[in-house]
Amino acid sequence: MADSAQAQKLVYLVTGGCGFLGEHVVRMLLQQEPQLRELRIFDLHLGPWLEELKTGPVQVTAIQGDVTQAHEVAAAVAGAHVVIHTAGLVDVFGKTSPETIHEVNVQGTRNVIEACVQTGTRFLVYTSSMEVVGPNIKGQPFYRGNENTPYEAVHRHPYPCSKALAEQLVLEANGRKVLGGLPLVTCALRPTGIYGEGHQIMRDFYHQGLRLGGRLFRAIPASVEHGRVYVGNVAWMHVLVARELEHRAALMGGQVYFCYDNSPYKSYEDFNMEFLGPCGLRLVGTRPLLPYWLLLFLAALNVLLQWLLRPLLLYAPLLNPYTLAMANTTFTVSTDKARRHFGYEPLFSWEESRTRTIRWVQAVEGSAQ
Ligand SMILES: NC(=O)C1=CN([C@@H]2O[C@H](COP(=O)(O)OP(=O)(O)OC[C@H]3O[C@@H](n4cnc5c(N)ncnc54)[C@H](O)[C@@H]3O)[C@@H](O)[C@H]2O)C=CC1
Ligand SMILES: C[C@H](CCCC(C)(C)O)[C@H]1CC[C@H]2[C@@H]3[C@H](O)CC4=CC(=O)CC[C@]4(C)[C@H]3CC[C@]12C
Repeated sequence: MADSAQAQKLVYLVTGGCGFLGEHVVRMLLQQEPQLRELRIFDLHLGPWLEELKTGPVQVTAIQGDVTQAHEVAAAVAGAHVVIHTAGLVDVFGKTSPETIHEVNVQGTRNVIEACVQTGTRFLVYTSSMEVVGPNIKGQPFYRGNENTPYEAVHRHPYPCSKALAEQLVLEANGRKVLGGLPLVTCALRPTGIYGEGHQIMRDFYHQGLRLGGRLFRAIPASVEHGRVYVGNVAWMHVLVARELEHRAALMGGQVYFCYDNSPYKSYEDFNMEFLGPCGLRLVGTRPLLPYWLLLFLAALNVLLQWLLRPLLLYAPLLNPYTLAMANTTFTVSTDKARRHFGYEPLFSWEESRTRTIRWVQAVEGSAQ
């Protein structure tokens, strides 16, 4: 008893802890981090599920706050040993303005870094994205690449631009002296497209399929591979990095790691069918039903409609030139850097990740009826 009380000494802060990934990180920390004494969850919108966590042995502190407000961030960071910064605006559909995306993703990250420096927190884990690398605006393939694969990372869309700037800030902050004189140790994790329980876009595709009589229509050639990773494994990587940063600061500080697991390489649509198929949906066509030029035209039309309708309503369909380019460009990673640097092995096999995700989609189906 005394031993476990002594071992429980660490205070962690998870920003964006009520988001899709953030919730998995929070639950994973509570299950897998025996040294945890207090877990602070900082988010603009706090979820009701947090209540159930408050009865466990770890003190769970829910903080409703905004990363763009430096004083709120500093108050939440003060006294934390580790910050896992997952909060961000994930918008590739034009729902929010580029300025707001920049403010949350870049200024928010700057506030987190400054809060660490001012309050003496030494370890910062940042959730970056594969989008920091690509696909680029030229649509060049990145085929089974790793952290050192040369690639022309050129972006125009506000989301990848903001993630790239924020990642750069985090990596440059590695080694800065924090209050007390010790160096800040930072690193960035770059998930590919995350899937799993709570994935909003998967839910959207499922509902779209139901509306279309149980069918989805192939839009992207099956040969275009899109990297995907299970949310539980992404969360597990965050937990491991947070734990190991202190012991392997020289090796891990200032590094980037792709998040990967054993999920198969497939096209975006074929991959989704691994879950939606067992839930009764069918992907129609072995080839795209519409020619690419027509899809591009429809995507451009959606942009125009979004602009025209803006004064009346928010029109933000899944198809736009950016999402089309994303889905239509091969981008897959093959790396073992996380294993070499901090002993990462996926916690969930592909079969388990698939089963869990299917069960979740089925539960979504149940709750929709
Ligand atoms: N979903 C994906 O496929 C991928 C996501 N990522 C990154 O992972 C992180 C988490 O993404 P998701 O969980 O998918 O998104 P999400 O939208 O589900 O979660 C983001 C969380 O951040 C919170 N948040 C947003 N603005 C905030 C603000 N101003 N102050 C405080 N909290 C704020 C939201 O309330 C939400 O709970 C993001 O940084 C994203 O860029 C990276 C690669 C892939
Ligand atoms: C919504 C896209 C698929 C629509 C294709 C259509 C309209 C032809 O049916 C998604 C295709 C690729 C996705 C993105 C990708 O997985 C990488 C991402 C990383 C992030 O950091 C955030 C999410 C996302 C941008 C993800 C968003 C949805 C897609 C564009």
